[in-house]
Amino acid sequence: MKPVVTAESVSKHYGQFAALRDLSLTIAEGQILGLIGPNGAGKTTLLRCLLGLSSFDGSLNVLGKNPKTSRTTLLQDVAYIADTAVLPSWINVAQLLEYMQGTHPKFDIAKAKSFLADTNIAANSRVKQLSKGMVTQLHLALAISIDAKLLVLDEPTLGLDILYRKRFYQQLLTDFYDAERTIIITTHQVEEIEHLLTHLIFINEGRLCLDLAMDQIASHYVEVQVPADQIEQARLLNPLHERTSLGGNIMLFENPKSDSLADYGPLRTPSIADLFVAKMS
Ligand SMILES: Nc1ncnc2c1ncn2[C@@H]1O[C@H](COP(=O)(O)OP(=O)(O)OP(=O)(O)O)[C@@H](O)[C@H]1O
Repeated sequence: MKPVVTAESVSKHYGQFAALRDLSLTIAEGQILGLIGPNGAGKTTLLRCLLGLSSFDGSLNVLGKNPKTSRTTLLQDVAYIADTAVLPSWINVAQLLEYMQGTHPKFDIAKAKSFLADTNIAANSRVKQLSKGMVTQLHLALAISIDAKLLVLDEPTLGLDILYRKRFYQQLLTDFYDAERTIIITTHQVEEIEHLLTHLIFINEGRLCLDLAMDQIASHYVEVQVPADQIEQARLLNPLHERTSLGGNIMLFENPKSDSLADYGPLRTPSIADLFVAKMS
């Protein structure tokens, strides 16, 4: 496992407020990591620290570099889509592609043009004439056309309709991802990325609260629908979370110790969305 990101006791304060608290994690080459957390959890703050765009306490190594001291060289190997539009409104698409070609040594203009050819974004359109979704597509075209080792996507599909969202993730896998690249994605629409993730991290109030490979979820968490007349009995097994549904409550267990859970009904692996709700509750 080749580490791409190593964070040790990373903290970030805005005045007295701690946006990140003592966060330690490792992200390896080839991972597609979902960084999930509620509003204000610290996701964007963490991404900004990784990219050298924000100061922090503790130690961070990204692609073998310290983002505090090697930001410029680090950013040559990283592509970033921020959650706020950062493209200048006056520029047109063709100028933007030429600008990228002139300034980024790893930008492939032919790839960007071929991606844009499949959209209705015209080369002579100015950024200010594009819809929110089109700006996001343009941003994606730029990001996946950089031969980056690490791609960081902060709420990349915000403002895109469902067809484009699905296409966005499809293109990410087919046009960008390979085992030597690493992708970090934050989104609130977790069900849309569940199928493509290899790893999952939850953060809340600046703290890490889950860090697992997707294929480990099944061995750590289990869900069972408990018939109404057995709910009190099942509660004795300390479910992490419980939600009502037709035909009995669905209980989610962390590291279940009892084999008797299967007596209540068929066991299943929770979705990321249900696991998230359980861990945040
Ligand atoms: N420049 C800043 N000055 C002061 N506080 C800030 C600043 N940037 C972020 N914060 C605070 O830090 C916390 C984490 O913010 P951050 O943007 O990292 O959250 P997030 O997890 O990305 O949230 P969201 O899902 O809403 O985008 C929030 O409470 C936010 O108000």
